[in-house]
Amino acid sequence: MAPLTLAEFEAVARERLDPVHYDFFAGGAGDETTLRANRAGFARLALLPRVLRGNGTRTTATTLFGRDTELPVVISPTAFHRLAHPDGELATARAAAGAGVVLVVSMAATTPVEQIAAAARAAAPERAPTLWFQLYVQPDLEFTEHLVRRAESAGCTALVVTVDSPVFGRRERDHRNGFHDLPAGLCCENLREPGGAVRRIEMSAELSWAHIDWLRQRTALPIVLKGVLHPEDALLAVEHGVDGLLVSNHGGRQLDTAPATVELLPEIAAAVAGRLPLLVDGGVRRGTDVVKALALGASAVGVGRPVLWGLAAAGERGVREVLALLREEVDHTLALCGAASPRELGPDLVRRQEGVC
Ligand SMILES: Cc1cc2nc3c(=O)[nH]c(=O)nc-3n(C[C@H](O)[C@H](O)[C@H](O)COP(=O)(O)O)c2cc1C
Ligand SMILES: CC(C)CC(=O)C(=O)O
Repeated sequence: MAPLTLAEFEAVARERLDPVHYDFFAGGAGDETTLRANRAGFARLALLPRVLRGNGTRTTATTLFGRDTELPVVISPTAFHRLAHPDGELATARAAAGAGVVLVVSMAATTPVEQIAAAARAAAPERAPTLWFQLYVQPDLEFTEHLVRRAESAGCTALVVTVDSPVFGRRERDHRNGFHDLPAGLCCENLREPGGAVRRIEMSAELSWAHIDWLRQRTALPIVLKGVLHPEDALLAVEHGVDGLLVSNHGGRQLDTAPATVELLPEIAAAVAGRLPLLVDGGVRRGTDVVKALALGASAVGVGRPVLWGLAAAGERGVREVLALLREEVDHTLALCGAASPRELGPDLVRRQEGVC
């Protein structure tokens, strides 16, 4: 039977994947405390529904940076889709475009951004699919600028700059499994030099707000900072002229014991006070999770692993089904909460329940 939930997609994917690759996708840093906390954070929140709201006509659609999207869900950037399925990022892009959902292309994609964009356009020519590009600012700024130009030329409409990785997280499953490199034939195609050589992604603890200022001066695209967790950093982001925040702990893969993202959302929303749109990712597995995050101030949520599970289970069709399930669940939850659209959700619909997880 077809998987009925995102959790069931994970079970199917797990059966299909090489266990080493499953561990790379599923795993987190250290004791995986943050990985678990992301789910527990959502479980601790209850939804308090309104009744008799006449919300028979509903929409899950919204706008992000001036562009329409069918769902307040974006596909968070994840590396190495061709480890999950031979069609890799092309399959993900087609499914996202068909569903009218934003795909954030990882800088560590195993397919060049130009080909991903072409696949998305061909899959949904009528609706100009939305792609954003995720960037790890490289110490070689000339190369970083070259990547930004590639993303712009490919038609990406926002840059998602990941700032939670001054060093690489300690992923102990990968250490145990000896997984340090992509298998022969696969590489990070966006890091290919004009001459053909492929660079390695460099994490740099030298990065500072000056790099964000540098980037701000070099692109007109909206800049979304991914991995901001501290409310003071959210305020600095406003000062430095970024356009949005993706509140993220990298799916528990960077600093272990960082808090669950959904728990931080109210504090960050209070700090930015509507000056920037907020997105949040980490542990979103149900339509109810999406609705909780929106109620607490997010404009949209990101999903990482569930898309990889759909891709591993059944390629493009699997990703389509994962997105369709989320859409159905979001609509169903809106119906039961008495809301006609994501815009009608507010913090009054959420209660924190101590001791539940
Ligand atoms: C296998 C894997 C690869 C990832 N690769 C990237 C990446 O290349 N760039 C990035 O900014 N975040 C990356 N992330 C983090 C995701 O963008 C996202 O923050 C996280 O997966 C959200 O949590 P979730 O998987 O529980 O939905 C990766 C996550 C996973 C699981
Ligand atoms: C290859 C890595 C840079 C991708 C990543 O961010 C991750 O695995 O979490």
